[in-house]
Amino acid sequence: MTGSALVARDLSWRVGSASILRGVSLTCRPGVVTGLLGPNGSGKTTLLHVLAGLRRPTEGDVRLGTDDVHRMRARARARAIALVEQEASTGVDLTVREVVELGRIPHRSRLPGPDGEGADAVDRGLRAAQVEHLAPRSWGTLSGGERQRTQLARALAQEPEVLLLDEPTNHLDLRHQLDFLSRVRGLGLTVIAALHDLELAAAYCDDLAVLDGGRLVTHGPVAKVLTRDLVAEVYGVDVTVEPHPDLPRPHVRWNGVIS
Ligand SMILES: Nc1ncnc2c1ncn2[C@@H]1O[C@H](COP(=O)(O)OP(=O)(O)OP(=O)(O)O)[C@@H](O)[C@H]1O
Repeated sequence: MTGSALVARDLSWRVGSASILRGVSLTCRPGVVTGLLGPNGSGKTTLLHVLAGLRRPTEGDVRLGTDDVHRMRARARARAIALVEQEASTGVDLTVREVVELGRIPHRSRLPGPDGEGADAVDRGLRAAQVEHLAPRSWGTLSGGERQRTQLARALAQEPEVLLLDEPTNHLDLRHQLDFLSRVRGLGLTVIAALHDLELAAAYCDDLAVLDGGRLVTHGPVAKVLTRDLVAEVYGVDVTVEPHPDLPRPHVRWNGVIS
């Protein structure tokens, strides 16, 4: 799998009189993990939905290579871009394997039926997300973290070029958080992940894009973006950003809310 650059140009999304995204221009580099940061309500989920082609921007466009994402046929778009949402529901009670097989739908010429490579891709997805042992289990019986990993397996079975993740670790224990993000890094895909944990963002992202009030405040390599001033301005929290004592990355220590 290889990634492609995803380029958003001057995106706005309005609903009624509310401007939820305001002139967001962002180039997500191919094969790079971009962390999408910002306080609650800053527009992260909305931006991911627009980038995924699920929401049409009021202004601006999104390009994947030479394709305009919002003009692509839905199946072609689903082969190229996978989205893992914060809370996914299947509607009907499926097994874990059947949920992961849903990722193959955009690759099938007819339904139902096998799609050649499909079974292998499903197996790879189950393995990569560490849910192989859950394959026969009913989705309805899974824990929150198991559901999150199953949704990653579904997205990987889709074999996309771009993987969009909305708070992908919010149900995971610490070990699974670290494992999940290091596996995502190893995929070589163009990844955009909305994250709340600045330490995880520093550890697993190459680039950070920061939203506030629907505007892109800054975008660039982690070491340039993640500063005390930025966190104070956007989150209203005093932090110390220092070199990690043992690892080649920044370490973020919070000191308290700025009153
Ligand atoms: N369909 C809609 N109608 C009205 N307002 C909306 C709609 N969708 C989103 N919003 C508003 O847009 C803002 C941004 O929402 P969004 O879910 O994108 O934020 P977020 O950064 O993902 O937040 P969180 O960190 O809390 O998940 C919020 O104020 C939300 O209430």
